[in-house]
Amino acid sequence: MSGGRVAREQPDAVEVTIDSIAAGGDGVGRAGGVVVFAPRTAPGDVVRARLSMEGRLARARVERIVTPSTLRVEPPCPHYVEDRCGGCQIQHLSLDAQRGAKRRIVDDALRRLARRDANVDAVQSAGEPWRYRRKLTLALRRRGGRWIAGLHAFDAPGLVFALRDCPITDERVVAVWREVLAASEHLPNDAAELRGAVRLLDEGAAFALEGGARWPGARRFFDAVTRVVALWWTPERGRRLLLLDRRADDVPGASFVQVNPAVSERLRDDLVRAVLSHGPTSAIDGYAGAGDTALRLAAAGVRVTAIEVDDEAVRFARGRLPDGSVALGGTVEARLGDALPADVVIVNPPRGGLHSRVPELLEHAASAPDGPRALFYVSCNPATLARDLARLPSWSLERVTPYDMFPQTAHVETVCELRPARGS
Ligand SMILES: C[S@@+](CC[C@H](N)C(=O)[O-])C[C@H]1O[C@@H](n2cnc3c(N)ncnc32)[C@H](O)[C@@H]1O
Repeated sequence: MSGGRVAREQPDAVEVTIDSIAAGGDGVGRAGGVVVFAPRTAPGDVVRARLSMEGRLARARVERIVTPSTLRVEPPCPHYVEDRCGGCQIQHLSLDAQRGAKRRIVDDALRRLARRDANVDAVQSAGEPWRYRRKLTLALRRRGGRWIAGLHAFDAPGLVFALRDCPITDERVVAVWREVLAASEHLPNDAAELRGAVRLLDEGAAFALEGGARWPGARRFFDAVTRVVALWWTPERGRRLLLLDRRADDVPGASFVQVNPAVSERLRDDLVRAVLSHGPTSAIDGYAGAGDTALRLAAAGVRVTAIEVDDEAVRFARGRLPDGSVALGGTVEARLGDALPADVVIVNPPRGGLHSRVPELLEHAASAPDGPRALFYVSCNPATLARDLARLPSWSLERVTPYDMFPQTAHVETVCELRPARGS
């Protein structure tokens, strides 16, 4: 449930039984006919809570757990409990319960928003549910003459606490953050707030800083953070710049690192296998990133047209794709029409989902004589996935497979396989 309007808390606490987990991770129950969203609760909990009405819904501040759910576990991260860290939402649920909740989130979105009656697979996973993150973005705040780096409290988003460790993040990323803080005297000194992201690369790490108008100490900072091999900076009101770089290869490092490589690889393996099961000679990889999926399909003999808006990624994909396959720079909404026809289309948009022009083109393609045999939609946001599927009535939903890309958080990645409804 999103924040928005400030609502007044009701004077008397009420008892709420939690039934399920909503997208975003809050527990959901009912009290006197009102749907209640209660953060950090579990299905089966009975809680006493104070409600704040937001329209016809209520947000709960839990005062006491009257009866704890059997799905609860002790959250291992001290920040989750002591600092009410907003980075994870469902660390207090067992892993099985987390995956059950994610499956239901996807199922609910498809039924309620897309009006699709889908048989959602069990949530797939790979690797470890801890120390999996290869990228960690933190808020930097100047406090008492020095910088702290941390995350926001879930119930006080303005508040940033100093992070000592993040047990869902790879220890090498945490070590780079410690180096960054040790060198923080060299950060821009004309800002009170900055944001930084550490990403692990094959060799060393990338650090991307946002904020500050001038950065005279950038060179001294880079010399001090020896694990950082590439330094990006997005100044206030400016574009992202690659400031300093000691990498041997031209690998895009600013934004194209898989956050959870084990699950990403598993998802890509499954996706490539499913695409190839249609025996395509041509395919479109829309929102292709650095072209990892396109490359795998091209290696299997498919002629691939990759479409991607980021110049750096397009350049990298072009350098890797074999003859016969191409990487088009630009938006999918602008380039998909030229790239069609193809035997299979993949779309993997960011959280906002597809531009409305994309489902329009895919609807038209579904009934074309040389139209695609299959459409694969890879989504990191069940709500926009469902909205887009509602715009694709000429495609029948054959398979829905969620992946647990971010254990301990409420995020879920979903792969949908669709076929033209004609003849089905
Ligand atoms: C979720 S990532 C997918 C990356 C890639 N498919 C992969 O498996 O690694 C979304 C990608 O879409 C790109 N993108 C965002 N909006 C776009 C648009 N309108 N048209 C084309 N690409 C877009 C982003 O730059 C990013 O690389």
